[in-house]
Amino acid sequence: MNVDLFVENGWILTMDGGDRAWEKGGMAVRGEEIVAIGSMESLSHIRAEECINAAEAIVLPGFVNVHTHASMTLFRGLADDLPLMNWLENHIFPAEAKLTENLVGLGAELACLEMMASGTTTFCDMYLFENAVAEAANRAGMRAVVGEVLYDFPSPCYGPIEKGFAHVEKMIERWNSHPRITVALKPHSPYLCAPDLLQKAFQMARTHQLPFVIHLSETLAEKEKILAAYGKSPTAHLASLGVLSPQTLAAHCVVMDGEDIALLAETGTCVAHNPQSNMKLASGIAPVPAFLQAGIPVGLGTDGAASNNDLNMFSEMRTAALLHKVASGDPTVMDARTVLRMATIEGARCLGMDHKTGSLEVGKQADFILIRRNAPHMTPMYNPFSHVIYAAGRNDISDVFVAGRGVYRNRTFITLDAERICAGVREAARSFC
Ligand SMILES: CSC[C@H]1O[C@@H](n2cnc3c(O)ncnc32)[C@H](O)[C@@H]1O
Ligand SMILES: [Zn+2]
Repeated sequence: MNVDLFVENGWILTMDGGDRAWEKGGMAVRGEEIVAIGSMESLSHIRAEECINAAEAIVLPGFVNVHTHASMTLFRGLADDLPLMNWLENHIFPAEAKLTENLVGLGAELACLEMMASGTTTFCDMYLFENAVAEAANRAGMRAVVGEVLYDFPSPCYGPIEKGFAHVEKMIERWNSHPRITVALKPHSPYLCAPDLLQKAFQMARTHQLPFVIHLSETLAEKEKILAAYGKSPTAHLASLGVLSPQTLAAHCVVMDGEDIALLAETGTCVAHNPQSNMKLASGIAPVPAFLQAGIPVGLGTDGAASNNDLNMFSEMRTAALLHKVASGDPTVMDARTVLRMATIEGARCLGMDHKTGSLEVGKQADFILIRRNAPHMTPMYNPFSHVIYAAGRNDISDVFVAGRGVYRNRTFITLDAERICAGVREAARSFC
């Protein structure tokens, strides 16, 4: 069998339904797709243009970051140690008033550099001037689900909300047939979006079969606001509007009671868990073990770099694993395998992309990463799941492939000019302080 690329002798964790893994495994790629995977003995018939020696590496599907505001890398460290509303209203919104499409594109390029170098191959993003984010992701060679944020006040991008829907329609037309960029409908939250905006956005998502992504129940202040306005919890409010569904991805879901959890489960709604952002803004702890028990699909997200302050899925995974242990007093919750599934295949499921990415299987896109395992902090290795969650870090990533193309090889960026981008952001940052 002739192929373009053969990854040989790696410790392969497929993250597929059967959790198949090989200590000495191989994976063959032709074009964008995985065409064979298994033990090295089973792949002796493979003849490849290029071989990658993965003898000292763990081979994994690329991480799926299900909730980002990529261009907020521009505001990394601008305002720390504040609660959500104070942080947003007094620091972030004034800085965002100075944004242009070019600046959003630059911030997104910086985010792509950081995400690629830490093993993320797919991200789901909500922001202003989101076409610029889509273009940055495309230049980087990454996979992205992009969405212009919709809310009930004028946007610097499209103006009044009526124009927002026309803008999103144009985005859908523009990116519709792109192999790696998908558009989604992204109303900000129940507190910044009136019921008719939410229903119209959901209808559009339904018509085009696209994800519907929204911030939900992030803080107690949000819950009180929605209770006062509609007499329901934020989750019950969305349920009554008919916008909870398997297409719906709700970010945060921190302040949730048993009824809210039952509503998410009954409607098939997915959750984006952002533990570091929730901890930094002191929003609280999302009841993720209860979500999993109820059968709710949960993916992992970093949120923006202004509330985290990085886009590093390794630290997000380790935080998720540790936080829920200490919160529940039960060290068996959120074991390493469960957390790694959230960062890969479950994240892909939340984006409706599990037929394409999130696991290493024949017929899926070749979105994969190599984690080197020869450093002292990775030695010895009894269990690769344990090492990925509790020992490894982003500096252990050596190679990242998206759709069969190396976007980061031997710790070097292939698709973007890191020096130019970092210099551009340093210069741009002068106008925000
Ligand atoms: C999400 S893009 C639109 C808008 O949302 C702001 N934002 C960033 N992080 C959060 C968060 O955790 N909750 C709510 N809103 C957030 C962002 O700064 C943009 O203005
Ligand atoms: Zn967010």
